[in-house]
Amino acid sequence: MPAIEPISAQTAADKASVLAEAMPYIRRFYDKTIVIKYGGNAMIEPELKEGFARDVVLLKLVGMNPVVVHGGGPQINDLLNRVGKQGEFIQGMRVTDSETMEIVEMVLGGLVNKEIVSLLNQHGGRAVGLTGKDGHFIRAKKMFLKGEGDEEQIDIGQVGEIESIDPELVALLDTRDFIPVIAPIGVGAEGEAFNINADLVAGKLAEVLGAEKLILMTNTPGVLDKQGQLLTGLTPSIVDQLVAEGTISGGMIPKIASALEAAVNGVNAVHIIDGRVKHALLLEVLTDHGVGTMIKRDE
Ligand SMILES: Nc1ncnc2c1ncn2[C@@H]1O[C@H](COP(=O)(O)OP(=O)(O)O)[C@@H](O)[C@H]1O
Ligand SMILES: CC(=O)N[C@@H](CCC(=O)OP(=O)(O)O)C(=O)O
Repeated sequence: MPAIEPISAQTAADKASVLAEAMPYIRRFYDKTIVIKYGGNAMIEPELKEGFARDVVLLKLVGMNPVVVHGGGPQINDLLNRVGKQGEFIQGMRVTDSETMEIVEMVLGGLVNKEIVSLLNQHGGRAVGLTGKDGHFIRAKKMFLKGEGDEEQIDIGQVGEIESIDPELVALLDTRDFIPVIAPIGVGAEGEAFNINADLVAGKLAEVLGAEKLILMTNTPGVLDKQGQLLTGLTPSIVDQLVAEGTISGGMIPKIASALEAAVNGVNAVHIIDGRVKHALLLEVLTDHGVGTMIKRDE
């Protein structure tokens, strides 16, 4: 047994009250599905990654069904740079030629996915890694972006738009106490791979699983206004305005679009939170202190 360090009565009382605060949340979310998007920007520091893995396993141990969807944008950029290529993004989406697609599959389906699976398993979870190619559970078709004119379309290569997600495989893993860890790769009609933005996969998956919560973990405190102040609550009409005036840009565009869709389509609670804060996930799920931005339907 490790030696037990003495703590003051005050510290002990503080710790006990935090544990007691968690109780109603544990009861409320027992057996409920929580989809967690773990952004590539939030998975840079080893200590934070360990903390994330511990938090997810804890949620599973207290009876919730966490489902992890991960990104890996910066990790893809690193490997692209090593082969002498530069990552290029339009409206928050990576321009994906066939060589880039090979690297995307290697990084998302291989390196990043297996690292998260392994971390969760080291911390006592039973994690299983999947891409949309497994059981062909994420079907996709080529996505085009809207250009300036009404008719104009921008071709960004092998980027996918989600056609459907079959919830069966993930639900089956949940019922057998596994933690699904999903890389955002879809499969087309010919069996070809598509690169899909991870926020979009997380949002759609939350919808089809009938998830109670969708948590998007990123590298900002949440959605910020023009002055850089945190916006704690957002509705579709405010978001439209923020996008139109350019306050929301880059990677935040697909993130907020996915969050809104999920909120409108029945996911009760959708949050964008700061993955750089230690134990951000536990704070969000198990305490009274909501962190980040909550996205709600218009009243
Ligand atoms: N209004 C905004 N509030 C917060 N972040 C914003 C906003 N507009 C654009 N961003 C950018 O969006 C980024 C988050 O998206 P992204 O880089 O795709 O992260 P992730 O890898 O977590 O998906 C932030 O780091 C920030 O640079
Ligand atoms: C089409 C598209 O942009 N796909 C993303 C997929 C990874 C991702 O979404 O990663 P983050 O969550 O870390 O940003 C990409 O290639 O970067």
